[in-house]
This record gives sequence, structure tokens and C-alpha cells, in this order.
Amino acid sequence: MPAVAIIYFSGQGHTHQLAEAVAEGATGVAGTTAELVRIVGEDIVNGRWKNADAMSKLNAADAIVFGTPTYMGGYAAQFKAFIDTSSEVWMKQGWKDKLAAGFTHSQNLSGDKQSTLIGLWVNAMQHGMVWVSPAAPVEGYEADKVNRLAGYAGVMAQTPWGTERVSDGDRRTAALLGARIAEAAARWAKGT
Ligand SMILES: Cc1cc2nc3c(=O)[nH]c(=O)nc-3n(C[C@H](O)[C@H](O)[C@H](O)COP(=O)(O)O)c2cc1C
Repeated sequence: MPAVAIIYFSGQGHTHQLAEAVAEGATGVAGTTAELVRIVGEDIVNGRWKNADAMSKLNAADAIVFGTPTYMGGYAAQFKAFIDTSSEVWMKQGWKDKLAAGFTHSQNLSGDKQSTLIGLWVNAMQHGMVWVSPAAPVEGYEADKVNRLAGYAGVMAQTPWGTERVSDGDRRTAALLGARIAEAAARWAKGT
């Protein structure tokens, strides 16, 4: 039974909506469980994130999906604090061979989201993980279309300033990533 963990930071809730959509897509694949693990500022002390319960959920997962808003063209600092803590796992290569994927949200159409996704990928590579792309073809460029921002390394989502709800197209793209990583995790475990 594949277990997918989604670890993310969200300042105002948009990235949280994407995390929920990833979980929905993952649990839509028979037998998959999905766990949302939200990074909160209270868990960051002296600049370092610490949450043993959250870390044990990640350690138990077959696949970890990483999500952060794009701040200044990269990770949010809160997410980076978690990444730096993950160096303790890296020393033991504890996430080696787990599957990984990523998503990011920003205010602007570009907003330099690609740079954030590359950062997520590099982190996964440092951990010896296996990166899973969304493989979601662009359906169109309107707000209700899948992969309207043409993110192929990971899910890109965008909501303008002042709008709370993430577009249906971006939610559907995130759900497709969740389904794909769940299916990949089942196949990876089976070895076929
Ligand atoms: C410190 C900071 C830096 C930001 N930098 C960018 C940026 O580089 N590009 C962009 O498009 N939006 C930028 N934004 C807007 C955020 O991406 C947007 O508020 C966020 O994706 C909303 O997601 P959330 O509701 O999960 O926090 C920035 C916001 C903050 C607070």
C-alpha cells in the first residue's frame, strides 16, 4: 500500500490548497494513503525547523512531494529551514530510493517558479531520490485548464494578488501529480 507524504509551507493558504489537491489525486489511486505535513513557523527555532513527528511521517513514506510558495524566485525561508534539517537524513541517505516530486505557487505568471522547482529537484537528488514529473500535457491557457503554465519539472500554480481560491486548472494539475506519484510508487514497490 503506497504511502505518499506531502510536506509544504503555505503563508496564505494557496500552496495548502495545492497540497490538498495532490493528496486527493494520490488517494484516488486504489490503496494509496496520503499524509499532509504542513511546515509552520512555530517549529523553527534559531532558524532551524524541528518536528520529530513530521519527520517520522516522511521517513515512513514511499514518496515525498515537496511544496513551497515562490518567494524572491526560490523557496520560502520556512521551507528552506526544513530542507536544512533534512541534512540529518541526508547524512544517512535515509530517503534514498524514495520517489519525489514538487509543486510551487506564486503571484505572478512566471514569478521565477522554475527556479524554485529546480531547487526542489536538486534537494531530491542530494537525497538520492527518484524524481517524478507531472507528465501533464498543456490542455490550454485558461484558468480551468490543466498545466496552463506549462510546468514539466513540477507543478506550477499562480493566483493573482487578492484572490483566495486557486484555479481549477492548477488544482487539477496538482491532483494529476498526486495520482502519478501514487501510481509510480505502486510500480516502484512491485519492481516492474
Ligand atoms: C517574501 C515574498 C516574496 C515573494 N516573491 C515572489 C516572487 O519572486 N515571484 C512571485 O511571483 N511571487 C512572489 N511572492 C508572492 C507569493 O509567491 C505568493 O504570495 C504565494 O505564492 C502565495 O502562496 P501561499 O498562499 O501558499 O503563501 C512573494 C511573496 C512574499 C511574501
